[in-house]
Amino acid sequence: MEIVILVVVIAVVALAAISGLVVSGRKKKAAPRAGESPSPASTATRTAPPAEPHVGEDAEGKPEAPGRPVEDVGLPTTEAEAGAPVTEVPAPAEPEIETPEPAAGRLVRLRARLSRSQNTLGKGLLTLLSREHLDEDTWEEIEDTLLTADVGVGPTQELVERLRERVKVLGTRTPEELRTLLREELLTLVGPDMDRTVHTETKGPVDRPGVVLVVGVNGTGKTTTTGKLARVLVADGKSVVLGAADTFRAAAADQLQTWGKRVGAHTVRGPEGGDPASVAFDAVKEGTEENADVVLIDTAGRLHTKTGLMDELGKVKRVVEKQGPVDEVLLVLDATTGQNGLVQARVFAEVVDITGIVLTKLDGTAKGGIVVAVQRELGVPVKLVGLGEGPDDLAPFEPDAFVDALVDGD
Ligand SMILES: Nc1nc2c(ncn2[C@@H]2O[C@H](COP(=O)(O)OP(=O)(O)OP(=O)(O)O)[C@@H](O)[C@H]2O)c(=O)[nH]1
Repeated sequence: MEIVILVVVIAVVALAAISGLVVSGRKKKAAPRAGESPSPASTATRTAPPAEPHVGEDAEGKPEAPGRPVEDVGLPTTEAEAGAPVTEVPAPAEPEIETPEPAAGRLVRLRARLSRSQNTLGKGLLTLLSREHLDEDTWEEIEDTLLTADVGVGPTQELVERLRERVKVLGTRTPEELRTLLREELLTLVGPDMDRTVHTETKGPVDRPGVVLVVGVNGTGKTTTTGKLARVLVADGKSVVLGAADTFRAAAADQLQTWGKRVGAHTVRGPEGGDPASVAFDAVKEGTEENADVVLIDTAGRLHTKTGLMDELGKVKRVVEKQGPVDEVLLVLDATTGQNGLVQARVFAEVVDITGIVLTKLDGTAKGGIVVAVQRELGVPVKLVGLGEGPDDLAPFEPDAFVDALVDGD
């Protein structure tokens, strides 16, 4: 009996072993050989899941048949080729035209900035004048304060003389009286009656735009000022054409063009290194043809030789004047350069007839006295002041507001 059981067990084990081998052999047959890629048709019709690759198959199997290189694939290059509906690609958008704020309201907003930078002068003078005994030393300190603020020697002496006189007459002084006194004397020095209009209109009934030439040493803020002035004029409802006569730096012309685009003003420019006078001439010509109200011409201001500058600026002016007189020549000076600004002013005044001064970067100096000094030097009024880098930080110069900012600055 035991023998029978043993035989049965052996027979069952042998049977199981044989059937296991057969199944495994079948599986191996069904799996595709490595490197054999199934045809698309067979892939589509086949329902059984693809066989799992076995460990080591990659290394042992045949290398994969070379596929098509990337460049052979021939991807559709456009949507049209790909059969997709054609949609028009929008052209890059032109910068939106801005509406600059009117110049009239600006000084109020900017006054805080002005007074912040100027308070050293006003505060310093009031503190000194409030001393109980105004002895010689104190008057000398007052003088030094004015000189340090770039007021200039002549105007300083005049102011000190008048203050001494009036303080003597006044006798005892209250802070309010001193403030009024200082305010009046500073105002006299700044010149409340000078004509500070920027002449952007032609004189007489002529059919051409007003022409403004903007001159000054590079880096003083000339191009920026030209751009800001264009905004002021546009805000006043005027149409403007810009002339990029600083042809020595393509970047200067680009910068001006960017300013122009923001307010819809067209910029006339020439080739880099081209003749500045010819660009200026073309700008006035185009301005006339376009029926523009004002043409603003930004010039180059390299000061390395006076004769070079004279030749260039003189020529620009002469050439422009073939179409009519220039209505305004604005000299741009950087208020932070102090005495250096005065030297520049002198040189430019010898080259062209300056009719107005723009003092830039007044927000960056406590030396507001340069307003007085430069007007004295040239006998020409400060007409505009730059009070920051913002596009609308150019303000008409108003002596009252300026002196108020000097004296009342906190
Ligand atoms: N804080 C301050 N910065 C100013 C003012 N005006 C101009 N600037 C800055 O001064 C720098 C020089 O200005 P530009 O207009 O490029 O000077 P530019 O005289 O035309 O000189 P080039 O571009 O070299 O021809 C710029 O960074 C301006 O933003 C101002 O009123 N206040």
